[in-house]
Amino acid sequence: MIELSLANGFAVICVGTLTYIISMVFYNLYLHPLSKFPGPKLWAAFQFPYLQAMLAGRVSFQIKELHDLHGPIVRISPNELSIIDPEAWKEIYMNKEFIRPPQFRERPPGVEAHSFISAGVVDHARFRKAIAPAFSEKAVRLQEPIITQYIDLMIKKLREKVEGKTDLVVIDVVQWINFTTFDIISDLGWGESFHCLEKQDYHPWMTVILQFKALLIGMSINYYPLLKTLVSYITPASALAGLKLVLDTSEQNVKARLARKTNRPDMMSYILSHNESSPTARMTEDEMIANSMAVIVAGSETLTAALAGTINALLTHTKERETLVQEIRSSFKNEEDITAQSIKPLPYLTAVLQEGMRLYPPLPDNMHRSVPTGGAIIAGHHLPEGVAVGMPCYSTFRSQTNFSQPDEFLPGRWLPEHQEEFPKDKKEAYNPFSLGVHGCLGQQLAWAELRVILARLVWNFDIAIPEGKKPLVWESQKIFWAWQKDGVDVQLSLAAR
Ligand code: HEM
Repeated sequence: MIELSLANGFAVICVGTLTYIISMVFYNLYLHPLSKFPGPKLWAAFQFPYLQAMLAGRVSFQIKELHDLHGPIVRISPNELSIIDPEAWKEIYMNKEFIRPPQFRERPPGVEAHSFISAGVVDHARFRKAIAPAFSEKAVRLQEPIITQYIDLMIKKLREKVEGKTDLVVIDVVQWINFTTFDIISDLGWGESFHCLEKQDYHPWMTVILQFKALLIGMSINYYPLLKTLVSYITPASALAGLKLVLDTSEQNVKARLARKTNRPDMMSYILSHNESSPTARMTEDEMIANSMAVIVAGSETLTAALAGTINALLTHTKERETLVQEIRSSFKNEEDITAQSIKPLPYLTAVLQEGMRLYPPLPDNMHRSVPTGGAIIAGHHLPEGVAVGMPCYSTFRSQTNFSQPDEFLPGRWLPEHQEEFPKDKKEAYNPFSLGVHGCLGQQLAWAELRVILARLVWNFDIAIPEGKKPLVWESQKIFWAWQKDGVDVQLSLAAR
């Protein structure tokens, strides 16, 4: 009798679940407000194909294939569209009401304070007001001695590796740039660097925080509330040890910096001065910790990807490399003359970096946003509130509809004298820093570092693919929010003058 009712109960659950799944699939495919948009049926019916592609590190590439097949708007999950129409940049990202969908703005377990990533409209605006002055053009000019100190150290250490050596010297440029960008941003953020260049090693904080795949697994689970509850119950404390280290280190660094009474032009000085002048909009200590972590990750990994991707392209593009070398080495008398200001007007250097970030955008994936209350018109379509939209830099910058010869490394496209050779180029499609209220806060700093690091490397060294090694195909690497960066080996020798 009991067995029978258990069996009945099980059957009811199975039938109920099946009915729910069938109705959900039917609704998603035929009744959902996004059902008229093209895309693979499986992706439209279920969330898991998108998440599966994301966790396999291939979602940016798959979405590019979908855009090639279906056009500028593709449905990539039941509730989300991917858009590569340049018009959508302004429509989505210039509207401050478009914030990240809830699944993409979770705080780490145990963190109450919000950061740029997790905040709602009001807190986000307060954070921007407190931190934006720390990365303005004026601030970056004041910060230049701090930045230069680390670039000097990088060059010194690399020269020590090469000078007087008869053997060929090969370095992993990803590592060296990572050491430099992390040292710079940790000093500018916390007033204390990670000392990676001195130790020629990663700081434990970095090794934990760079596990973006783990972050994406956490985000994926957010789509399944039951699973999320279960995971939070069964996750042992030991699994969160890395996260604890990150949070503790961040807290200690913020507290140590606050205890040091100094007016050096780092981020904390600007936040403290904001707190003094706008006490009602002040940033709390916990918010400083959460936001400084976001700034340090955003201000290091992106730069490393942009520079390593560009250098990797230069290794296989001799003509472009030689043009760059010629521009850098003929524009200055001494290395000390290379500064963020003096180097700004060099057109080819900027064009090379722009082209590097077009082919290998540091944030290649869709930048997800929720359509706000009342809905919105995006790329000519009225979309209801609550659906998600996003532009993927990788697909947008590589699309035939937006760029001529989109897969070729051709820095000339960014120079006015070569415009007519690239008739299909829509420069308004290109926003590697995004734009608007959620656009990159560190653009001035980014351009200063990108230009000076690349120029000083080119000034000091000749670079080549190591003998006997095949060049890295950048796109063979996986993407977990950022490029996985397996390493770019470069043969280094002192610049032949
Ligand atoms: C080549 C270098 C860089 C690129 C390509 C880049 C790109 C971007 C992009 C595309 C976004 C928007 C992300 C989104 O909406 O999901 C962003 C946001 C952000 N970036 Fe950058 N970034 C770079 C360097 C930096 C640097 C050096 C800093 C250091 C201050 C920085 C700080 C930030 C912050 C704090 C945000 C969040 C802004 C907000 O949500 O209001 N970035 N960046």
